[in-house]
Amino acid sequence: MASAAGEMRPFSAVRVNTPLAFANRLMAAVHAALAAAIISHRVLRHLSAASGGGVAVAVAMVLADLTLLFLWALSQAGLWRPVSRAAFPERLLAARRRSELELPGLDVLVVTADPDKEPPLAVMNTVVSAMALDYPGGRLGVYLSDDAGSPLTLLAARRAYAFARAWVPFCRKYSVQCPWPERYFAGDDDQDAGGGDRRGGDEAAEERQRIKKLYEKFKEDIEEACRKDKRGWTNENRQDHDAYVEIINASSEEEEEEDAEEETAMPLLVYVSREKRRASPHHFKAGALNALLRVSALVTNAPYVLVLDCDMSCNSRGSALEAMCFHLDHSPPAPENLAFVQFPQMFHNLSRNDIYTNDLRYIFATRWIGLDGLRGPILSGTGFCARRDALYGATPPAATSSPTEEFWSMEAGELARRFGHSGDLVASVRNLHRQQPPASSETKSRRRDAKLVASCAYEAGTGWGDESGFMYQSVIEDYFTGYRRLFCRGWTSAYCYPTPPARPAFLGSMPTNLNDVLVQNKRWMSGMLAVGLSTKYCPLACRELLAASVPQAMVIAYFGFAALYAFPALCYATLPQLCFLRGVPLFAAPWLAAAAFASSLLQHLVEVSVARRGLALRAWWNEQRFWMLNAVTGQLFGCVAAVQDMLGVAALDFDLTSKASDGKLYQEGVFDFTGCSALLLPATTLCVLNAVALVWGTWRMVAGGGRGALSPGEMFPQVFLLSYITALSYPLLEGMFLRQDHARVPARITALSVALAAVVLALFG
Ligand SMILES: O=c1ccn([C@@H]2O[C@H](COP(=O)(O)OP(=O)(O)O[C@H]3O[C@H](CO)[C@@H](O)[C@H](O)[C@H]3O)[C@@H](O)[C@H]2O)c(=O)[nH]1
Ligand SMILES: [Mn+2]
Repeated sequence: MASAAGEMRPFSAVRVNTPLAFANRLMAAVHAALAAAIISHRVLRHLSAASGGGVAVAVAMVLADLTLLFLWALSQAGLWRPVSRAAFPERLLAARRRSELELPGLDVLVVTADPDKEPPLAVMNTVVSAMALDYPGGRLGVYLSDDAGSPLTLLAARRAYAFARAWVPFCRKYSVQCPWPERYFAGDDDQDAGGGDRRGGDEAAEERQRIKKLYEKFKEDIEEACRKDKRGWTNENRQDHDAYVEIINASSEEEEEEDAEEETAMPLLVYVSREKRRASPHHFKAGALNALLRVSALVTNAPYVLVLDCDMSCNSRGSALEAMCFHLDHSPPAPENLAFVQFPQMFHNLSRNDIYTNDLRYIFATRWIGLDGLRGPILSGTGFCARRDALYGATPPAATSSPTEEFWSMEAGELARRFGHSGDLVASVRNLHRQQPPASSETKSRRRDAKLVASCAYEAGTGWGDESGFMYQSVIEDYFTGYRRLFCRGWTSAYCYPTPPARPAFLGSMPTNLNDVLVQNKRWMSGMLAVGLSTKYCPLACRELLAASVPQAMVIAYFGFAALYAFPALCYATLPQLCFLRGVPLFAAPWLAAAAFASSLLQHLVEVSVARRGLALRAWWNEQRFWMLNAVTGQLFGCVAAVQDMLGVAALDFDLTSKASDGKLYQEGVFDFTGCSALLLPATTLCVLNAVALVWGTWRMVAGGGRGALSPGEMFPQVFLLSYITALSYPLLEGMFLRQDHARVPARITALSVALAAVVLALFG
């Protein structure tokens, strides 16, 4: 193959976006100069002139500005070298037809944890969509981990397999583009019908009708089972149950298709529910994925795995082949030491006016593109296709002769220590890169070990979660595993970002009420801050990472510290307000402050507009607003949780997001405060404080009743800042005082906020 590789046309291409890189660097230089001027001005003038309480305020403001500057500087590295990539699956397939290469096996790992929050029908849509990927069926295995161990999910998985027996051949025969049945039948097949892709005319239409009926039956069955299941499987059961593994294809009545053609065979579907005991830590999603890695190693042992959250369905059948274009490309400019191909997280339930900035533009449409020009985007939990050996903890082939060698030549004792005492599992690790699938007799014996490797006790004393597999030290297993396991060891990644009108490869769902969004952010922020602040894992102190790429280390560190925005946000939400009430100016160089503010707004507007391919004022405003809100809620509580975790007071938890709400208000662009808890309290309190300070302080200033006899000119920056914050926080004010509907801010939160703001005003105002 090595000799053939030279003649093959590359399967992928990469292009640096030079004009954008130039513009980004220019804006960064301007902003850095302004920020430096403003901070030095504050230090020289303000700090030296202040006395008493003024010193504390000035010091706090300087620290706030320094924190902002620090985070901003880290984040700039992710704009340094934006690139775009393209994959050419037709070239890959042509090379395969010429027998120049073989497609490696691919195991799709899907995780679900709770049939109430993650409706089984949606989970099964994900499973079925993965089975329908455009990939030789004999080389594709789909593994579903059910952390609830729910009989309902198992039943649904069996039904899903039965439906897939019709759906998969249909997709193959008519080259359907959307492998996700619910979406296909909801009208996303228009492209197929209109684009001439659909062959066979009437026959196709008839076939489609037939499959649609099957789908409706499947859907009804599952919905019916869900209704019946209410209270059947208790929370107790979910947290305490045996391991169970079922290879769904083999258990069905019909004969096993061992001899079917590799191309046309049905992909394997395996249901795995790892053992759960109250006393054993289960390590959330990372634990589930590691169990799937082990079970799949025993059954198909594909050298590549595609990881999907249960709510992230395949939206394009082409993605598996696209990922392989990068993995199998050995001619430049293919990335070297590639551990995984990351697809962006995109979502099917976004509203046009995305008030919670659920599109995650900052990450997937901006920073990942920039990181791709360095050493690749950070592992993002779902929608990535990774080398199994890299996840197992191998070093890239550049360092050893080849990853296969590394495990091949490892002593049996060492392998057992790392991977546990299943002899079959150890053998599977050794044989990872021997392309031949195991003999069927061998496979049968291996399957027997499946329950063993899915048990609680299996990992005890092994390297799982530390030296091998997804890492356990952080609840944000994706970020941490990508950084420690892969980038630190010299692996890289590539970003497969579709440029419209290409179909998004995967589409997930985002929470649609404010509380869920904030809880999710709190989890991300606390998990990443715990990594940032840890003495052992801080990305800025990781020598291997710094040696490989300082800018990459900066972006990884940015996410590790992003929760710290809470501190400057708290300063800016209290000090200018209280000082304004007292008639104390905080921005002694108004023009400088205005210029720095304008430059930061402009930089943000450019980022959003580049990502959206056009002036995007509304998205910009939504991001400004949500950023401010999140800083004093998700990020603030993220800091608190991370500190509690560090002190050992309370361990970080993985609060599952609910995928079951309809999100009607979110779709209408109205804030949904239902279920908002104390998490929202700092935001509502600060917003009351700010509004009161603005009104009262202005009145004092205009009426001349202020204690400081200052000109409005000196106070102008503060008046502007307070007005800007009031405008941004309008939905909160409205939710507290103007709205009457059931989704307004809960009355007790409003009352508490007013009381707290009054106390602060009484003490310091
Ligand atoms: O104990 C657990 C907890 C979660 N999950 C699964 O993990 C996935 C992600 O959970 P979700 O509640 O949807 O979290 P999100 O915040 O939407 O997930 C984002 O953030 C996670 C890290 O916090 C990443 O792992 C995800 O890939 C990323 O999409 C879901 O499929 C869950 O079923 C488990 O299997 N077991
Ligand atoms: Mn999710």
